[in-house]
Amino acid sequence: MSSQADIDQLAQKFGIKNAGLIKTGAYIGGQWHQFSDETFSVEDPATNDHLLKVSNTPIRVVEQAIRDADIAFKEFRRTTGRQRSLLLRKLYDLMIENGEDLAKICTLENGKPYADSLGELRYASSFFEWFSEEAPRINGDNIPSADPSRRIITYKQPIGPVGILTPWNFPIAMITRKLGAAFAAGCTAVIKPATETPLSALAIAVLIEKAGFPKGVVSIIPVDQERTKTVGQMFCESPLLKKISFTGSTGVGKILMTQSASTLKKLSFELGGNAPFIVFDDADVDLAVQGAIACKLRQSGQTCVCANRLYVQEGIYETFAKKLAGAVAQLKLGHGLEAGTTHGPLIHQRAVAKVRSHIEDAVSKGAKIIIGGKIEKSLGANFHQLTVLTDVPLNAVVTNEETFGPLVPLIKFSTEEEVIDLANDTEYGLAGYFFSKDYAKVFRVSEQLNSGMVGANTGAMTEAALPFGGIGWSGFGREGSKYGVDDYVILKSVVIGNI
Ligand SMILES: NC(=O)c1ccc[n+]([C@@H]2O[C@H](COP(=O)([O-])OP(=O)(O)OC[C@H]3O[C@@H](n4cnc5c(N)ncnc54)[C@H](O)[C@@H]3O)[C@@H](O)[C@H]2O)c1
Ligand SMILES: O=CCCC(=O)O
Repeated sequence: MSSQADIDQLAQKFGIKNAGLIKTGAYIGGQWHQFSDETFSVEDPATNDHLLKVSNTPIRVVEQAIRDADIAFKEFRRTTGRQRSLLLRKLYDLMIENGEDLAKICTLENGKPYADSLGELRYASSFFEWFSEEAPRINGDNIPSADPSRRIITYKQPIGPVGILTPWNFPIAMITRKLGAAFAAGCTAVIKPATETPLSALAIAVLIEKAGFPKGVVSIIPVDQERTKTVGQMFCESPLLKKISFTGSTGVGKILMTQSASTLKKLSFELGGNAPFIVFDDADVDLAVQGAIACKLRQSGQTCVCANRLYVQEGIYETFAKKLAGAVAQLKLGHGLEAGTTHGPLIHQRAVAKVRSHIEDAVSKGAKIIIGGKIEKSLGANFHQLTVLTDVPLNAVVTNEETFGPLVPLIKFSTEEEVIDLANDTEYGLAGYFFSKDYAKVFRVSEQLNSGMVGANTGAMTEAALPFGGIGWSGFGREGSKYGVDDYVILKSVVIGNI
């Protein structure tokens, strides 16, 4: 594991003022644990430089963290919503206070531009603020019975200790969106962050400790790729954890669902997508171009709600393609901490390879590259140029497989009916987008798109108030919003008879 001197050096090099936020051990039962004989390396995806060595939490310690969550739950479930609200509010304030440092840590291990990391930090913090407001308002009902001598009342009680598995693309927000709701409900949690981005997660643990959360209420256990599989299985099969919340790929979601069968665990999954983005002839083209960039190229295309396939109506196709390529030409690839960078690297070589394969497949079937198309070797192996393809045929792989990278494939369509069929021709259903100035069409199309979320005349939907989640192979459960807590409570009915 890295020494304090390594940590201080890193903080100094990148201007991180509060070096105390940088931790390389596991946070379990309210204490920091270092495992110096078992570590893994965290790297800057822009340079592939080694940043720090982080403890690869041993399995026996993960078991301890689960037991701690179970023990802590017995007390934490008895706290009032108002008490939990105050803790969450304090945590929100600490996140904002340490925002610049947290954003730098995020950029270093994830690669996204610093401005995007600051945006993520504000977004991530907003879940603690939101759920601090929800916590005191988790109440059941008083339901009139058909029998006048009876009363039916319901309680919303915390489901129990929760296992949380988060991805690398939003290393702060994917934790806070789950943890905020879990805390508000009165649940305890064990969190396994993505191997690529444990430092952001551990920095949140520092603030959880500072905010005064009771010991054992949350544990954060970094593990390497290999141990990730074991921990995923342990979470699913543990009789002590009562729920799993996972954000990541559909493939892993299916594995976790199978593994959870033995414990019939409650699951919330936010998985892959294949979002359609439709531009109708009557759209405001400039707005649609802005929306496409905000949506498809957000974090170089590595966002679960990114558009994957862009359908542009024939009357506007050439104009849209030209304007989009012009706008993309203004964007700047670079290291996330460099001034002026609008887009950073991809997370790893597998991600680059997927973008390459989607481009090569589409081009071999007749698509044309109008901008980009190559790996930007001058910047490093993980940088792929922002790429726009025209004349993408309907049999291109990109039309039914998520790229998760900076590839914008433009597909031509003729009629509303045709494009709705194309858009819905997928097992996935996380997000869908379209642009039109016709408000009758806005209602018609938003009601017909098969997805959990629809953006009409906008490419950026997300905020704490939005019920976030998908259908089909994109998962189930809703995060954020007034519904977010529902995934962390059980609804108990009590019937009082003979009144
Ligand atoms: N929904 C999202 O926000 C999101 C985020 C990241 C990745 N992805 C999806 O993943 C694909 C590529 O990313 P990747 O290569 O990192 O994907 P991946 O499926 O290998 O990993 C996704 C996440 O799952 C975790 N994971 C992997 N195997 C696991 C297991 N057996 N048990 C428990 N957790 C496990 C990883 O730690 C990682 O955080 C993308 O194409 C995209 O579809 C989605
Ligand atoms: O990638 C997943 C989360 C994206 C978002 O919340 O906007």
